[in-house]
Amino acid sequence: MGNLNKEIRDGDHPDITEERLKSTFDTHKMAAQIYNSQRAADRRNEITSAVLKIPELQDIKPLPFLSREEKVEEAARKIGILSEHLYDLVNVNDGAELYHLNNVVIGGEGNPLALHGVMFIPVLQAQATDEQKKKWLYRAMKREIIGTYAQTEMGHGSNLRKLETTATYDKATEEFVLNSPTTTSMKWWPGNLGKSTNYAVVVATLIINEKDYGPHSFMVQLRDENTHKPLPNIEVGDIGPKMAYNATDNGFLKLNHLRIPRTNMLMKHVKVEKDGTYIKPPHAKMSYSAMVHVRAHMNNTMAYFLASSLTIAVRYSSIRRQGHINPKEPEVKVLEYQTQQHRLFPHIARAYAFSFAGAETVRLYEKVKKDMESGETELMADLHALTSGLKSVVTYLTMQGIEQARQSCGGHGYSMASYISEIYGIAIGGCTYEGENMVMLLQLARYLMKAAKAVKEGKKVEGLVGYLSAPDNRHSLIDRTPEKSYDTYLKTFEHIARQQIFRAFDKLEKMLTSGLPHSEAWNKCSVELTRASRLHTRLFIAQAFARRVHDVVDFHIKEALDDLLHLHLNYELLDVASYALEDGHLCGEQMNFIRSELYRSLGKIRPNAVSYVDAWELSDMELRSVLGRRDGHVYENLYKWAQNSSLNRTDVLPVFEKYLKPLMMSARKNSKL
Ligand SMILES: CCCCCCCCCC/C=C\CCCCCC(=O)SCCNC(=O)CCNC(=O)[C@H](O)C(C)(C)COP(=O)(O)OP(=O)(O)OC[C@H]1O[C@@H](n2cnc3c(N)ncnc32)[C@H](O)[C@@H]1OP(=O)(O)O
Ligand SMILES: Cc1cc2nc3c(=O)[nH]c(=O)nc-3n(C[C@H](O)[C@H](O)[C@H](O)COP(=O)(O)OP(=O)(O)OC[C@H]3O[C@@H](n4cnc5c(N)ncnc54)[C@H](O)[C@@H]3O)c2cc1C
Repeated sequence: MGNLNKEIRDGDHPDITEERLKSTFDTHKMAAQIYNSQRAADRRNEITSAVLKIPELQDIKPLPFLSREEKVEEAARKIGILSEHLYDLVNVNDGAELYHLNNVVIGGEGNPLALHGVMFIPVLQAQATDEQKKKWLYRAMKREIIGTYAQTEMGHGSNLRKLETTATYDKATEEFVLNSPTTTSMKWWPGNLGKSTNYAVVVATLIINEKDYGPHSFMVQLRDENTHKPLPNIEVGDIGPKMAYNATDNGFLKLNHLRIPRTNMLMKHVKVEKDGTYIKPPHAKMSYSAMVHVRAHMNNTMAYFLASSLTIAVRYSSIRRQGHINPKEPEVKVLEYQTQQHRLFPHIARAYAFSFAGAETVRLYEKVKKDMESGETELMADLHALTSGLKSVVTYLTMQGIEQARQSCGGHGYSMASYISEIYGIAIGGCTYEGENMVMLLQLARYLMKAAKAVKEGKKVEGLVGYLSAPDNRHSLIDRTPEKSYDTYLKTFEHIARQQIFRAFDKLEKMLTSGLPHSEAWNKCSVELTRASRLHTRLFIAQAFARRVHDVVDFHIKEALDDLLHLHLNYELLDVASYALEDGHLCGEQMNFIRSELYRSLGKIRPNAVSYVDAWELSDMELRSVLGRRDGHVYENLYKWAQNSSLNRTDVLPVFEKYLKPLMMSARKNSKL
């Protein structure tokens, strides 16, 4: 039998090989769990190997040494070369293969086609009529045109009903007049809007006969297809550097009474007829489909960002030696410290959990998307509730995990050589885009409050909120039953979420009966409401993890996932235990049990730590991290990496003659006086 950890190679750092030899499971079989099939895991590696054989697709130098202009150019250069090889490298109809190709070749900092693939094409697929698809979608898929999704404005992002860009129907000419009447009405933020795209789906407030019909989607050509010059009545540009994600030209757009044909409104579900008659869609929020598309996929992208940072941190922690546990023995790998394990391992478990919850979410999304094709909208509310909660909780916990990974690398974590700070900057954008986290938690809370009301009225609720009408134990059975079952943990999570949902509900009801208007009462309860949403979502994540472990057949993989799940349940429960202590559902003795199970779990995970992160099969090319190198040879490569610094081109910088020398000379002169 070969090595179970598939990353072992001759010449690797002995400390990292030692870790890999301890693996109790086949890392490539584990990759099949993470990427949802063995075939998908194989394809990732095949794509990476093929890319490595194409010299023009390699980074010209480490990305942190590029200026913003060079980053934009480098991403565009690679997109050009990728287009030539695309059909040889991937199945272009497979989103996961395309996403992987992007991560390996270009990375997370963006590229000119980022929003084209993530939102422009999906919005046309979901909202364009067949005729419109012929006109734009097929051209977009062949990349004859490049588009984006332009919704957010300088003054409004969260509250779509107050978008100031107007699309006023002119019956006489059968046109819409698109206008940005104020500075704050300018579109501001859309990815690739600034310089790359020549088309955009613009979301504007529809006005017919002076009546406001709310946000609707319109196809707008922004630039000449040959010269790329902005068309008349259009002002467009880049919004400037951001915290990260700087290979992407997030942009602004000002429309000055721009006229577009009536047929440029995306009309698959909603219509404006020639005479201005408005025909409602089957569901009022069908036009929000592009946002739901991204939200549904964000769990997996966040899991990927988190796993990338942890791969870097755990590999580095296995070659970094500092200090002693036993003073008579050599310095230990920092991974031996319990604090280091506690800092990293629970986040490894979360990365797996997000990936499993993500797979379930994408399945539901695909079903709803198919239903919507035929006008069936029953599950839209469930999907909106689920994706709103998950996008908020998963992005927030990912942020925490990446920052812990950075700190766990000590000083070198702060260097861009770790690349963790870039991953952090890219990932935390997710807390804001596709709906600011608080706003989306409050969307889920609306759904939860409706369910709570139904239960209070004696109705049975099912599905994602079914546990609200299920029987509850007054006291948790954790450590109270002979058999060790995850059910006792999941029931405790259910209890906590249920209690908080009803606490928020009762508070809201009390305020409403005291006569407070609904929106004011809602605002006064909103912290409690967001707590309810978080607890409900964390329950879902834990359940999704347990469902996956339950379904795994391979004994060694099941055992390894079982260890991670055990860690996850104990760690997460400790994190929210105050809710269960408050009403005596858990007692001090049970808390001690949970804590000792957590510490035991850390020890159990330790031998497999490197293998759990290796199983994500993230190549050096896609990690772009000196600390996270597969071979563990960090130090000599840190030194090589620093040679790229433009400050090292000469021994003496011009600033010496200009500023430092006069400063020192004058100081010396003064001290002689
Ligand atoms: C393999 C594929 C790869 C995919 C990869 C993904 C990669 C991700 C990484 C990419 C990296 C970078 C890309 C970055 C992209 C970022 C793009 C953007 O940010 S686009 C802009 C996003 N903007 C927002 O998200 C705005 C947030 N605001 C809203 O969504 C809405 O304003 C609101 C939902 C908060 C409120 O809407 P409003 O119309 O005002 O709602 P009402 O109050 O009238 O009604 C509430 C009512 O409607 C229901 N609702 C709302 N939305 C939906 C929905 N989508 N589906 C179903 N139902 C919905 C809601 O539940 C309420 O129902 P009630 O019954 O009344 O409670
Ligand atoms: C990297 C990145 C990429 C983006 N890409 C795109 C894109 O391609 N296309 C596009 O159209 N947009 C894009 N956006 C914009 C993004 O979708 C919005 O910034 C986001 O939806 C948040 O809206 P906002 O900026 O209006 O925040 P605001 O709503 O102004 O948020 C400010 C604060 O107000 C709070 N708040 C607002 N409303 C409420 C409420 N009702 N209840 C309680 N609290 C509230 C928020 O919680 C937050 O704390 C992008 C943004 C980023 C950062």
